[in-house]
Amino acid sequence: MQAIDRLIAKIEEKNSCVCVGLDPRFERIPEEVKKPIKEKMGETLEGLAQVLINFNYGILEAVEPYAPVVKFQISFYEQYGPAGLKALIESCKISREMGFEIILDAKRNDISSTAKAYADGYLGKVNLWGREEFIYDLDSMTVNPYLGKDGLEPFIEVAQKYDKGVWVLLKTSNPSSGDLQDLTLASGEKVYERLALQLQELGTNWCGESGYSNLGMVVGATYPEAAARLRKMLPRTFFLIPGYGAQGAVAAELEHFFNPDGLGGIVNSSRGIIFARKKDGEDYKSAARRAVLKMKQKINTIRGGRT
Ligand SMILES: O=C(O)c1cc(=O)[nH]c(=O)n1[C@@H]1O[C@H](COP(=O)(O)O)[C@@H](O)[C@H]1O
Repeated sequence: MQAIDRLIAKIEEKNSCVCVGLDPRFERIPEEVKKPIKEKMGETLEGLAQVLINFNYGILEAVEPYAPVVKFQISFYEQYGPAGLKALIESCKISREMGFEIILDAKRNDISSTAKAYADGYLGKVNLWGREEFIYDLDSMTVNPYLGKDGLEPFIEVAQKYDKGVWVLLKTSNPSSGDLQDLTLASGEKVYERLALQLQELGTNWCGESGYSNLGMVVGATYPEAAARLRKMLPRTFFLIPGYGAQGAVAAELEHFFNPDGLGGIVNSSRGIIFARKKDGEDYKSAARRAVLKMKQKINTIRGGRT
């Protein structure tokens, strides 16, 4: 099954389009997770990596009923070198076993020959002494389009070969995303609008049975007006929508990100779920479960009237 159809099947199964961002910050991970590992492994890098795995496992168990998909931001792992990347790979493995769709948020790109190496490494297989093997077990990854089409094509080719997907940054959620992305071209279009059409062309012949393209695009929840325009321009494109919660976006602003079929987007929240505010006596897992359920319900009320 193609990546976009697998994602939609999971969304339908859980009646939820919430994506939980597993972006762990070591200093915010509760003592109850750290203590037993510190006692066993000491204050080592390997111990720290084990803390990330155990914390992620707790979150995954907590959110499993309500979230079809998880997203790992690679920086929170890569910063710890090989031990961190091992924790990422192990966390992906656990997510796979628990049935989540998995996005790697690596925002990679380069000139085409180097982009191919990234694509092989994350989405495809690498050559290990003559054997072709996967290193990561993912469903899709984020990529940066600002090197142009030849930088994107290797990701698309490798993703097509292995039934994976890509999410291309289109209109990002950060405060200064408009510095470049909102500039008006001589044609009267904004940069992100022109990019949207170029990406749509790249993704048209790559649709699943659902009719949605495996080339998704990232549109920040913090820019609902841009999303309303983009939604009309790109009816067959799924949006990955970050910016909910910690960055200030709320469910009521997300209405125009979705199509009338109630599909067309997954909404990510990282800090808002994994570090959800705890009620008295509550542990981090129940706080995360409460937060994800609330987010699911709020978003369902605005996408095609689902609850
Ligand atoms: O590609 C992304 O996921 C992404 C794009 C974007 O425009 N804005 C954005 O916040 N993100 C990612 O989405 C997550 C947002 O995290 P929270 O603000 O904690 O919910 C982080 O992993 C960001 O790197």
